[in-house]
Amino acid sequence: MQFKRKMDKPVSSDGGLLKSIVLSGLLLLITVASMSIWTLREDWLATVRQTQESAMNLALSQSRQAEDTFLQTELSLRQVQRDLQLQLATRIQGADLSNTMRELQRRLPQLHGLFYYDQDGKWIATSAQRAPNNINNSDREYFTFQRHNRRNSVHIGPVINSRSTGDLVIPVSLRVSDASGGFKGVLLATIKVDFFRRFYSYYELGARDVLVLMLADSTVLYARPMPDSYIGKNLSASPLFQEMLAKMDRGSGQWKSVLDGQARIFGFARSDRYPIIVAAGYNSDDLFHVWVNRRAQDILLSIILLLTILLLGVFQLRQARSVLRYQQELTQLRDELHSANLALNQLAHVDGLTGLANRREFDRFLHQALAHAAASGKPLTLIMMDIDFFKHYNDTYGHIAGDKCLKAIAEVLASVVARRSDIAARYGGEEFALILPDTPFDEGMTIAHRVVEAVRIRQLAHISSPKGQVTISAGCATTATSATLSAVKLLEYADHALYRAKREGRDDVKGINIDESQA
Ligand SMILES: Nc1nc2c(ncn2[C@@H]2O[C@H](COP(=O)(O)OP(=O)(O)OP(=O)(O)O)[C@@H](O)[C@H]2O)c(=O)[nH]1
Repeated sequence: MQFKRKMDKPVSSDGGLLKSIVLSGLLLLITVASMSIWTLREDWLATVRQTQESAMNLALSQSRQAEDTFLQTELSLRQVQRDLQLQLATRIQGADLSNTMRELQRRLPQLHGLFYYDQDGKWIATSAQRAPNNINNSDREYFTFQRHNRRNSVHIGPVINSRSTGDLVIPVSLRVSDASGGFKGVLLATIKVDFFRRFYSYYELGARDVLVLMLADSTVLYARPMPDSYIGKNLSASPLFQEMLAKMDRGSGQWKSVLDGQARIFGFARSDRYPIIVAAGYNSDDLFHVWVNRRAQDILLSIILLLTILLLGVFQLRQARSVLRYQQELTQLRDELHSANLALNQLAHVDGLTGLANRREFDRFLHQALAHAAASGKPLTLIMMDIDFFKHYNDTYGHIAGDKCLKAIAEVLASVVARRSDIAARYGGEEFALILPDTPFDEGMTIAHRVVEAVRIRQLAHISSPKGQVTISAGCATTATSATLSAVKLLEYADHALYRAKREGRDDVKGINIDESQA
């Protein structure tokens, strides 16, 4: 039985293969995860950009709306101012002025009232049905402002409580001067804060989104959806006033609102005409939650994709592990079979006790050597050897000692065989043989004598032998070059010579040169 090795080395790259599977799996995971994160991040940034744009547009439109509201109010004041300045030259007609004021108030829904206070703060005319008695408005901020403001410009003041109705109102005032520029009182229009409250409520903003109308000095006029306690707050610490408005009149950005500390995406716009600013802010957390809900499907798909890759990777790793284990088992099995094959081969050709060629190998080799000798015409010598009185040896020393003796003789034989073409074999029992191809008779005889002598020199004790030590006898036969000879015939010749050596005293060599004997 002969097994062929397909691979000489066992698989050594198991670790490398597993490592490369793990590495490529990790690489794939990282790539897919990075792409998903990058896509989501880009989407979020685009959402933030869009929100900033919406916030800015909302702030801009609200600043325009506020501008229109104040412009309409200013025009009303200017009309009354014109009438008043005509009357200053003659006599002020309070009742007429009040009628004009009522007419103007009727036309403008934002107006809470129109008033004229003389240089001492006394009520002279009003759009209200009745002027309250004993109220003086010279202590108001707008009054003081206009008293000292020689310019004919509209002044928008911080929110105040109306003394006539108790409403929250935004005062818009204009100075009244006589021909020489002397102070002749203040014209006042009050705008209802409720007007902005109602107007801002039309917009569908989130509960935490804000829309703030402010004076340029950062005082809050109205903040949706904050309670009224926020009106009048100073927001100068806000990044809007600290950084943004210093650089531009309109824009957007993200910061924490000074109003309530919430992070928002803001848009803002400053009016070109009036000292007012509008800021619209979308709550960052709310926006993020809305965005996450909208992107939930994409996020879920990305997670599923990552998990699938992970599972496939683990599955592939396990598959590779079991294939490698199977391959290792096969390699091990192959090696075991190879060893068994070698052992069987050994058993088939080698004698188990002495390690010399066995009888089967002897027969095969002898036939081969004879065929070679016949083909080449070169001589072939066969030496048959037998241990003398070996039965007695066994009887004296036992079979185990007998085996040891056989091994010792085999060693002697092996040491004598010098050429690779020669073979030493155990023919059977205590009989040995040497087959010496291309060896003429004389040379064969010399070798036979050398073997007999070598055994003698070993001086293996044998008290049952006449010589007191182990000796062997040998019979040497050399083929005839003139004719082909069978193995049996050659064996007979060698056996016969051995028999003669035994008969004539043992511890000796007898031989026959078949060429000569046939001549
Ligand atoms: N220990 C041992 N003895 C063996 C083995 N093979 C054969 N023998 C013994 O070798 C002995 C051969 O004896 P015989 O053929 O009578 O020859 P002999 O005693 O050597 O006498 P001569 O050959 O005439 O010198 C027998 O007693 C066998 O049992 C073996 O493998 N081991």
